[in-house]
Amino acid sequence: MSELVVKDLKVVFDGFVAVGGVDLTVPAGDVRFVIGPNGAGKTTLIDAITGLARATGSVTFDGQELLGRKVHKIARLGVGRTFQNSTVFEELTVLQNLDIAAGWSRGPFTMLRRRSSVPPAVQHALETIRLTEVRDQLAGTLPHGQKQWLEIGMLLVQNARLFLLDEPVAGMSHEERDATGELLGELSKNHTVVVIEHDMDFLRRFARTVTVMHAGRVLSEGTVAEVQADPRVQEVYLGHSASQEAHDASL
Ligand SMILES: Nc1ncnc2c1ncn2[C@@H]1O[C@H](COP(=O)(O)OP(=O)(O)OP(=O)(O)O)[C@@H](O)[C@H]1O
Repeated sequence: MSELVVKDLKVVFDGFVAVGGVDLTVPAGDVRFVIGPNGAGKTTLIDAITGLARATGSVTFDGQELLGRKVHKIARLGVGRTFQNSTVFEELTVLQNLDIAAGWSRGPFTMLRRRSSVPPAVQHALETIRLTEVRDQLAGTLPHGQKQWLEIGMLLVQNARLFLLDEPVAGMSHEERDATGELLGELSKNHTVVVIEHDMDFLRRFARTVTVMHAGRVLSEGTVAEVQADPRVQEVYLGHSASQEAHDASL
């Protein structure tokens, strides 16, 4: 398990400062929620960590500098992310999606054949993401929640050690949210987990620590109780009282 350390991270788009000097340390095994009003810079922060947005400053994971490396190199260093929209291959089964993610090159015929034996790493991922029963189902037919879990499973078989999850429970049912929260807890036993989320009820139940971003900067950080009690956080959310997130937050 490894630590994520972000120092003085800046991302500027055509003169607009989306992330303006963020310092952030997420210890190994943490379940860190990153919250903040729309446009606070949360997704851009993850884009910078994963190499999708050009940034200055420093981002280290497990002691290795990530800034300046290409996206696939960062992924190989154990940094995995999910997007708000699912990126699974809908026309392939759950198992085939995991196989591809694991980099199995068995050729098209073996890949598409139903198999009786499943590699241990893939089996472990299937169990962790609770999709063993539907492993031969086409991914496109899965409910939204299960597609998100499949994405997490794909990161597991790629040996990701840092999980950066962008609004994983958006659009999920209550049951799916609960199961996802439990999954985050399980993941954190062996991985470091960062979750961008707007769902404050989900945060209260499953966050271990919270970072609040506002206007490209870290506004507050601590346990759920600590950030809830922070007057600066209350001000930012009350300042956006028209939005659903502020209503949900009641911070
Ligand atoms: N490629 C880009 N070019 C220009 N501006 C961008 C780009 N990507 C993001 N931004 C701007 O940077 C700011 C931060 O966006 P970002 O998506 O990181 O916010 P966020 O906190 O994730 O918001 P949300 O909760 O709405 O997803 C926003 O004002 C956004 O319009």
